[in-house]
Amino acid sequence: MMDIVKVTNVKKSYKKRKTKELVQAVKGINFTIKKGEIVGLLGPNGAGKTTTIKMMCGLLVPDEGEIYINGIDIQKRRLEALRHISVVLEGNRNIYWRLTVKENLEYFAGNRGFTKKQIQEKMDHLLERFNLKEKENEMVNSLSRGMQQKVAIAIALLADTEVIYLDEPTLGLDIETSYEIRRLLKEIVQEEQKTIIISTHDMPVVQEICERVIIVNHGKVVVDDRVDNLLQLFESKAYRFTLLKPLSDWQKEVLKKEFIVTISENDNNQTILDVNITTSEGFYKITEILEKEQTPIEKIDRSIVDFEEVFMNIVKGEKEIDLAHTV
Ligand SMILES: Nc1ncnc2c1ncn2[C@@H]1O[C@H](COP(=O)(O)OP(=O)(O)OP(=O)(O)O)[C@@H](O)[C@H]1O
Repeated sequence: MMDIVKVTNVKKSYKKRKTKELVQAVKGINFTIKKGEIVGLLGPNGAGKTTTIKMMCGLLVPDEGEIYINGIDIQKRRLEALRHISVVLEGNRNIYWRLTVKENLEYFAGNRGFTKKQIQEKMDHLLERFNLKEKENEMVNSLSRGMQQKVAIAIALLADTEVIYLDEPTLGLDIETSYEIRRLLKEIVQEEQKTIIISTHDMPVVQEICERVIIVNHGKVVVDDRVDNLLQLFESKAYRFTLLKPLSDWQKEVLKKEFIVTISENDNNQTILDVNITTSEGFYKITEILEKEQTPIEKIDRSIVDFEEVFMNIVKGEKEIDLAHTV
């Protein structure tokens, strides 16, 4: 299948206003996205995601490297390339607050050159599907954040671009609305051949929706792999220690410093230590910490991991993990 997005050796530095010092935000990023894929672009704060996305949307010019959307060089043929991508920004900054839901949809679809009849048909369908029919004549600024988010996504769908970029689509939403957005996104991916790129810190969304993740840290891609592969890889490294004595404060402190751990208690008053061990030395280190205070180990099992833990481990222990097969 064709690469609908291609980012090649892209670099970008900012000049600090006061000191004029150069900050290298993106240090040579490479990835490709195929048509119809749903990809998470993730990374801790300051990793370089926003800078990358801004370059993909033509809002910033890279210092080096190339970006192609649907085979079109975004720097050479900017407007043509941008016709293939819709952007749903966090906080719904790209919808008009003083227009009604319907007016917003009509305005943006009109911008794309659709006829009135085409717009009407698609709009009715989308309003129905997004449960927004009753709100069609309400001003966007009177709607809840979740509804505004739905309007923004509906606009992107109405524009009918091949690529849709969603920035933090579930940020600040209650559980129910967040669930509804997730369901809608899943439906869209299944029913329409859209390519969706999501940047988010909401890891359950990633686990549920994304097929693949590109994780950026310190301005570089550190992982580019399928979500199920990563879960499997980390599952083979996740251990559950059942202990017959509570951990001391010292043990807790050292464990938390060196590993990503969860400490809990089971029904038999035993201490449960869930830990991700990514190197063989890690295993010895844990047993050493337990032995130092004579903490008896009842048993050691494998435990189930979720994507949140996978992400934390990658970002925290980037250098320790054997990423040979991922990047
Ligand atoms: N306009 C700017 N001027 C100077 N430095 C900037 C500017 N924008 C971003 N940076 C710096 O570039 C680096 C990458 O920032 P970027 O916003 O791309 O990260 P991010 O991964 O999107 O983070 P977040 O998840 O917090 O949005 C950071 O060190 C940031 O401080």
